[in-house]
Amino acid sequence: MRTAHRVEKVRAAEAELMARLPDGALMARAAAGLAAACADLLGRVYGARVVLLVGSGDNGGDTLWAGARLARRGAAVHAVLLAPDRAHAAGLAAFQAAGGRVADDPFAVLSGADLVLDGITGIGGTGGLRPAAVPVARAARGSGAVVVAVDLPSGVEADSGEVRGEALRADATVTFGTDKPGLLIDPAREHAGTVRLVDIGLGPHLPSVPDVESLQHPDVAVLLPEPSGESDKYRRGVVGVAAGSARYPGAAVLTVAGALRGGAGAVRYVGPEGAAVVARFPEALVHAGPPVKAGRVQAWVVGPGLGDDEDTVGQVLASDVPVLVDADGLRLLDPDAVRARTAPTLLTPHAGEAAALLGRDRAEVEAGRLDAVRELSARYGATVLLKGSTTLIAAPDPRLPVRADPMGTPWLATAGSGDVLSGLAGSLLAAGLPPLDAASCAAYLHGLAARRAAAVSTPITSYEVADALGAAWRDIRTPD
Ligand SMILES: NC(=O)C1=CN([C@@H]2O[C@H](COP(=O)(O)OP(=O)(O)OC[C@H]3O[C@@H](n4cnc5c(N)ncnc54)[C@H](OP(=O)(O)O)[C@@H]3O)[C@@H](O)[C@H]2O)[C@@H](O)CC1
Ligand SMILES: [K+]
Repeated sequence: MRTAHRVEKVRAAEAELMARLPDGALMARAAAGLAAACADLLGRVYGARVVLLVGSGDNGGDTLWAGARLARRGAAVHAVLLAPDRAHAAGLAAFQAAGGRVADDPFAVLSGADLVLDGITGIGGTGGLRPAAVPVARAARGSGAVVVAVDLPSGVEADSGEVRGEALRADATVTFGTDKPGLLIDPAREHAGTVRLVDIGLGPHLPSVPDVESLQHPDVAVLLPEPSGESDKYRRGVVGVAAGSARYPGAAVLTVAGALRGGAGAVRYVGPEGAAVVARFPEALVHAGPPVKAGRVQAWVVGPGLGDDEDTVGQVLASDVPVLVDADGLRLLDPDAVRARTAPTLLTPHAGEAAALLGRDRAEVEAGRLDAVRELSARYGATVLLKGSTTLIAAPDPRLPVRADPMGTPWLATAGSGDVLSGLAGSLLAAGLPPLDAASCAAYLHGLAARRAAAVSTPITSYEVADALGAAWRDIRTPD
């Protein structure tokens, strides 16, 4: 599990820890970890050309101390001081004493660099890069050097992952003590490259429940349901799928395709497209009547391609089993009926649907996705999976961390991919997973399946994603 804490919590933990340590000890730990990571990336430190971009705060301090270590190991290190009068004094003195030099012309040193360290801003920065830093950050990117962000790529918002102006793009980020939410959430995540965490002893002083977390393979492996010797199809759960219409028959097929690969023992399709479903999936149970007459299920998926069938949404929401609402279902749902439910509800909007549910602009939701997913889940008393370049999942209990899915790929932006995800997540609900786990495991498997499909051929279709789900399960169960 990767876990991330907001800046205020990092600062509180830092203050507690600093009170027990000699002055400068924490920065020394950070700089040592940073220099070691740089040495790894360089392979050979002696003779390497390293450029430090140094801002006015402690982020610049870490960078200067790490630069001093690299200079002592024989690297030629130049520092570009973006605020020369305010550069970290002790760090600058140590850097110069180790043989590091302050650059007169940033562009000249950058053009020959092997490695650039971005220490312009860390957790104290806000509002994108300031104008003086923009051409320097661009030159670093264009230099061909490996660019390493110190703690965070400068210019991104640590707490939300927003990028409000220009931000530096790094190949790797070396972060201290804990991940920051922005390192797990796009667009900031994309600027960070590969993230390496340096332990500086902050762990025991941080709250045990993080603000944001990301599942990794072993976490998903533990959560996924495993059939046992005593399982039969009913014990493994039956998922009901109320999806598709004469206008959108494919949505019925794709939702069932996802549901069949989600761990439930059986899939019961309810709606007008039973013939199309059985033609593709003879193993599906089908029922042409309304959901209330369909027989017992352990969870429902309602909405993909449903058209204007409000009645079906109302019947499903009135049931006493977990319900996933997607697509047209989100447009047709009665908010009071969702809030009145006693069994869990999982809503799976994209940004446009989330905006409609919140009564906000789509752009507003896209700019502040972490806020939007929390707000939606609180307002509806439901677990919410907000789809996007980083899919976010929030439970209605605000004490639980928001999960950021690490597996998404741009190839998933294709018609019908949401239908497959809904079926998959609904099936995991029917198999007994709590909604937060069902949603985050589904997003993870869906992303992994898309990556597998894309490794065979691109562009990928939603049907291919559904087909690759079995292999994705196997990857998770048998790590190499
Ligand atoms: N906390 C910890 O546990 C540990 C923290 N450590 C390290 O300290 C870092 C935090 O240091 P920090 O607090 O000094 O802030 P930091 O990020 O260097 O920058 C703030 C300065 O930048 C300025 N500024 C603001 N926005 C800007 C912008 N857009 N573009 C340009 N400038 C901008 C603003 O100055 P202003 O000009 O607004 O007066 C402000 O003074 C942290 O990320 C980590 O690296 C480690 O050493 C060990 C443990
Ligand atoms: K930085």
